[in-house]
Amino acid sequence: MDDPENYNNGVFIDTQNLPVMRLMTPFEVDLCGIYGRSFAYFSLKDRLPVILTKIIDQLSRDGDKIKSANSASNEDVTSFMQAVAKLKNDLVTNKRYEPLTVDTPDAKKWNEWIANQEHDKYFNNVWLFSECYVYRRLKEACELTKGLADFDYFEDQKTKAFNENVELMCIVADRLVTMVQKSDKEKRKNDFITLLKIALWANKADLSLSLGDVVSMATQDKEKPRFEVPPPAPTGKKSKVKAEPPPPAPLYAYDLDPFQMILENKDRILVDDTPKMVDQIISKAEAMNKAVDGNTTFKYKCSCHRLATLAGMAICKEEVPPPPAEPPAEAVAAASEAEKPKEEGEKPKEGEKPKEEAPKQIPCPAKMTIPQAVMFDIVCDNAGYELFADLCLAHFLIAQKIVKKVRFHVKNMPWFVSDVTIKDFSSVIAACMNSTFEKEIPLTAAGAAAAAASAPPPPAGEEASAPGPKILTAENLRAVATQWDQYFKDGVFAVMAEDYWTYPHPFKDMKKYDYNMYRKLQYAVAVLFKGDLNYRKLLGERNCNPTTTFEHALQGFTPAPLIAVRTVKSELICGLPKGKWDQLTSLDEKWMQRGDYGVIQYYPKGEALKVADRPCMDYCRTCFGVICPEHTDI
Ligand SMILES: O=P(O)(O)OC[C@@]1(O)O[C@H](CO)[C@@H](O)[C@@H]1O
Repeated sequence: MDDPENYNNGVFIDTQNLPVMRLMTPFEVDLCGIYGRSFAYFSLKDRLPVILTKIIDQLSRDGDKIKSANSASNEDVTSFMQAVAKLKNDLVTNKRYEPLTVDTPDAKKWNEWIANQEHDKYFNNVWLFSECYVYRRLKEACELTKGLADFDYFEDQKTKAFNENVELMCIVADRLVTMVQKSDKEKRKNDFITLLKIALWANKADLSLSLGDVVSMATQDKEKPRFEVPPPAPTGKKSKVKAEPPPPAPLYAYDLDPFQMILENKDRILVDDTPKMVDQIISKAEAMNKAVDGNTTFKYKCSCHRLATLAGMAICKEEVPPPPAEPPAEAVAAASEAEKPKEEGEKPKEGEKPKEEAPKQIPCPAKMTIPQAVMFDIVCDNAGYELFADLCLAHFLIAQKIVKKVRFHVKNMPWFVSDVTIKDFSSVIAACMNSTFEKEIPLTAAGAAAAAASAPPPPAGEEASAPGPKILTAENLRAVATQWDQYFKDGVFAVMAEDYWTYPHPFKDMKKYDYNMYRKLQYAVAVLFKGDLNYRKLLGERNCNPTTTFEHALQGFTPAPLIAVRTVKSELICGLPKGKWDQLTSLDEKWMQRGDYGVIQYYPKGEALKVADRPCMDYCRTCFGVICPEHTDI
């Protein structure tokens, strides 16, 4: 009989052909495939190969459909399939990384990074690098064909997953319409927290974890016990705090009610910073709003040439239009006067021509220390129901006038199966706008009892009629999505697909690899990082001691106040009370792999935005060091 020590998650720990040890990841080391009892090993050995096999299966099954949808040839499909099969073989046999051969700016960077890795094999290197490399190679396999360059090999799975979760979206949309109306401080705070928790549990719907199988949050919930171990009792001596009563029974028999889920999973949020965080963000946003309104300094003359000289960079030699004359001081004062909102009823005097609007002055981004508007950033994770939940939160922040703009950061290529791309962003909004979902939802026994108790007595001699079901429709879902579409058109919602999100680097290295990305984040009142992959990057893919503070675990990555909202789907965590990790691990060694627990963590102190010591992000692209281009995304 095989030694059970040789198995992890039912997967054989191959110490013969792979460089692995029969260990869980020790503390204070990077996650890596060499630890045979780790989720990293299991993912590289089993999960990723299955994801790749499913792409090959899809191509052989739906090749004709894919060809006609992409105007691709047989040759394109065959070459893509062969590349995926080779990639899978390279991975499972732990080959050295191969340089990318496609001629794109990011591929050049990748090749430098590959050349600089101390370990250049899949199982030997940091898990994050290897995993991102696999997804980048997948994209390259498409880029190298003529017809499949834009093919999203995960699109079908994302669409199916969206369709599976429409009922949940209708339930949330019905509540959202009440949350976006004028409300008092306390309600606003509670609604903010509720939407953060909806966004947290929506992170359970993740197709890379389910190996691309469609995740219906509801069936996931019904088919297996939601949690394989009961929530642990509080650590330490007997608690003096009285046990709270269980949440009230649901009134309607939804497949799954996301609001009920919040109540039931209360103890599954291992770190919950929401109460202090929400107050701080609201006050910070108010202060920032005042600073933005009071900012009448327009330093529009670009200083990029000067900063490039200081940073030892080449001066941009593009042919450029002559610089505009420096405006006289009075003109600047007049322009700032013109920017001030007119008092109600203030009209041009009779006979006076309406003043022409002063030309919009765009501050040089390298000089800006105050953003142009109060913005909240969401670094998105999965499409489908999770993106829907993020949009609900964004809608609330705008409607409650907490911020003026929300920037969504998404991936620029198909990533980790279900991650949001720009195309997914539009299709999720469109699908919500066009949903015709309708379903009769019966009352539960508790609901029937409550309805009967509150019903007026029947007229004398008549019997009380049985309380009825309700019809859940997509009416409010369509309405909120129509508003999102408008926000998007008006620039209130902005979608950005920066390269950094598909780099293999942890966030602590963002300043080094992409200074301008870091700077862009600095304009936000807070940046919300969604999901497990972003969490791994926040913690530098390092298995820190679980009691390490969030601040310490961030290793200096503090562009703005940061929020991490993540269900636990990989073996690293910080900010836990002493003893909690041991307690959970002793009950179930794999508690960190299923997304059954979550954290909402907050770090309040962003690095102050100073005048940059190097040119703006568009230097040599649209900015030639003379006048500033229009920056719509900052
Ligand atoms: O980022 P997400 O969608 O929350 O989770 C991504 C994930 O499923 O994929 C990674 C392994 O492939 C793990 O970090 C995690 O389990």
